Amino acid sequence: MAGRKDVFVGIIGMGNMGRLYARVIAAEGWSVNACDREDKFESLKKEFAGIENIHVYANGRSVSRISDYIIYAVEAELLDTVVAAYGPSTKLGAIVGGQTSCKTPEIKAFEKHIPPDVDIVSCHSLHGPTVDPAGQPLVIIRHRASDRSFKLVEDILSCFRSKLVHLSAEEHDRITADTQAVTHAAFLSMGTAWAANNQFPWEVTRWQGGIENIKINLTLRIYSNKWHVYAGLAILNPAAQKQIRQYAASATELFKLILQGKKEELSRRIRSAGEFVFGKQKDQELLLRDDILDKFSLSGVPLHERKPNSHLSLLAMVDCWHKCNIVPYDHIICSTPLFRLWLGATEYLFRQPDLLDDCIRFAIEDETFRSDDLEFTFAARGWSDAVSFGDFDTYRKRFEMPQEYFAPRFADATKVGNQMISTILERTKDIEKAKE
Ligand SMILES: NC(=O)C1=CN([C@@H]2O[C@H](COP(=O)(O)OP(=O)(O)OC[C@H]3O[C@@H](n4cnc5c(N)ncnc54)[C@H](OP(=O)(O)O)[C@@H]3O)[C@@H](O)[C@H]2O)C=CC1
Ligand SMILES: O=C(O)C(=O)Cc1ccc(O)cc1
Repeated sequence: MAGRKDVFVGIIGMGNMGRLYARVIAAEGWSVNACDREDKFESLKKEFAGIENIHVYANGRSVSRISDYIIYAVEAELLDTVVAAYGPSTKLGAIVGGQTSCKTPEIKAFEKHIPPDVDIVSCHSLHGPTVDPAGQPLVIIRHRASDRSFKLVEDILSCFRSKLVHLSAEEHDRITADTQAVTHAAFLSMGTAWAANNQFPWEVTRWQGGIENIKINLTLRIYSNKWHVYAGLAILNPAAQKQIRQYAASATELFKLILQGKKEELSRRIRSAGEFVFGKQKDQELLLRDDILDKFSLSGVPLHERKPNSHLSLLAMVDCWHKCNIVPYDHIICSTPLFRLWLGATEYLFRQPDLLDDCIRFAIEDETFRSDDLEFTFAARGWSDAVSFGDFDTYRKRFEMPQEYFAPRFADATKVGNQMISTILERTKDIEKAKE
């Protein structure tokens, strides 16, 4: 009987995710055939020399000819071109899949370029390359596959010990537009605004402690990743554009109410959004508490020294969910750690009435945050435009400026961010267990 070593898993694209996949799959005893661009052949060969079960090839054609399950882990923007180049060489009867974050164009590329005798089972790990995959959601899309092929893919992917979530490509894209894309828009906008104001937020007393830790660490985490990851999942997913546009509209409209001093209207709008999103959570424990949040400080300021904040980014998020008819709790099963942490931050504000009262009062009566909120509103609209224009190069330029600005703090933020992510995983597990 054929053993794991006789099953060849091809990885095309040995970047951050491809490497994670190659290492974990090979460590479980499957044989991995890997490649990146041809010009990286020699260096990749050297890097993986002597690593058991990983064989490096010059290009995707060679990998496709000899592999039983081929995973494309390349930039979403390039996927169609790469599949067009190597897909026709896929081994007879093999299976292909991809790791890109938006599945409709990926499946379209496979249907266009892959021979009809090849099955299609795609996947998407809902976490970044530095996160432990155990317990995180891993979406599997059975697009066109025999039972045997599907079972083989499930067997191979079970090595991540992730939570397998079975969805169609359309379901996947609808959910990730609601969760990932709009969450990233919020963090990207915060980073752009801080950089535009020339502020390292952890050094400014206005932003210290509590949920500020979530905002700051996760913003840095996103900017430490590659721009194309966020560009791909926002630009290529048409549903994402609508949510991101609404996020910018929510930020703008709420900011106008603040400027006009319309406290009643602001309060009514925010509270009805809060009721829509959190109304059914009244008996549930909060995802994040002060003792948990305080473990993750980049600034170290204690709770009693904190100042209130207008929290426009959080108010706009909940307003946006309300306007788009999204109940974020419905998507927990298919969510990234960043989304769960962001939901935890909104919940922390909206489900503690004194905090929300303070926030609304402070937004209207105190001008401390006005110029920050102005920059934030500009930034949110700028990101929405960049996504709507669909231009990858503009997106890249917008991304690279704050990236450069924050780069010196990426190492610290990654460390703290990883701890945050394991904490939120434990918290969601505890809360799920308590519900059983
Ligand atoms: N990073 C993340 O957090 C996550 C990313 N994803 C998705 O996974 C995919 C990979 O992401 P990630 O690993 O982060 O990105 P990387 O940029 O790190 O990796 C992509 C790799 O593919 C290479 N590549 C490009 N063209 C070819 C080709 N013709 N043949 C072989 N290799 C090629 C790239 O080379 P070069 O750099 O020279 O172009 C690069 O090394 C993306 O679609 C991304 O959206 C999914 C989940 C999480
Ligand atoms: O958790 C997040 O949102 C990240 O930033 C990492 C990430 C990026 C792209 C994906 O498709 C999945 C996860």
